[in-house]
Amino acid sequence: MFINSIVKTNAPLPEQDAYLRKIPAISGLSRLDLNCPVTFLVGENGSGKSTLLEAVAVAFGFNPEGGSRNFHFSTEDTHSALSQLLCLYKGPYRPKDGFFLRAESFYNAASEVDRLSKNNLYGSSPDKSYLQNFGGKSLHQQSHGESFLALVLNRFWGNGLYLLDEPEAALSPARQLTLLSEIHRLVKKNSQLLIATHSPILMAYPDAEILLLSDGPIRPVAYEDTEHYQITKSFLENPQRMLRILLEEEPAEGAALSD
Ligand SMILES: Nc1ncnc2c1ncn2[C@@H]1O[C@H](COP(=O)(O)OP(=O)(O)OP(=O)(O)O)[C@@H](O)[C@H]1O
Repeated sequence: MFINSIVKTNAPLPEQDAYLRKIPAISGLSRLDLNCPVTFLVGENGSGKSTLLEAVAVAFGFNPEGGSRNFHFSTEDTHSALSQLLCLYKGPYRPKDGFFLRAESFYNAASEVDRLSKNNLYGSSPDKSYLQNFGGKSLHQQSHGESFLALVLNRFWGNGLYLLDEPEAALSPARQLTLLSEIHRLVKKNSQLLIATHSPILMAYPDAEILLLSDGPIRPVAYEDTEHYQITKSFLENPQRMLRILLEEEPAEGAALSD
């Protein structure tokens, strides 16, 4: 484990970040222990998952817009000052690899990959160029999902710390299953992953703790108790019933909602 605990100090927030006080999971945060190789951050839209993940990433030395720790590009300075309030309790070993992957600024990270490959900053041998780490072609020349997966398959080497913000965003259900096995590959190679997700497929990974951000302090939750699992399950078990309720149609005469 590269990060064992996340501790928030009581230092005041700058005025432009006053909104953080209104996010219960952030304002109620004092200490969060990471107990498993994989930790999922789950919760409703706006519950603070990205805010927390970004702050952990910045506190660990990643670029706020994503990338490895060698990425230093900046298109817009929008990250909060929460990272300055966080103290990360680290394990005895430093990661040999790492990546902060965020769906919302993936385009900019892909541009940075192009720039670095053209500048050849890391040197290249005749048979393995920098772009080879990303599937051999520009991430901009691949679809959103293809480029996401190319990154994970080719660039995530293991022994690393991987912070992923909604990695499922571009992935089909089949590719989410591929990502699940990639998560397992990385865990077997002594990696730690912190993943903000809405995917009931990803959060089923067994060697994981699911942390729920809701209206109080962040707390662990069982997989089957997540809304993601329950809503998806009840929808797929009987889509017609859910659709009748949602679309407010009168049930057909004689048909009970429970059928
Ligand atoms: N710069 C900002 N100024 C004001 N409010 C902000 C700012 N950035 C984020 N917020 C608010 O902070 C809250 C948490 O946002 P965050 O992106 O962390 O949520 P999230 O849990 O990742 O949501 P989602 O699941 O939709 O990605 C939201 O209500 C959002 O509107």
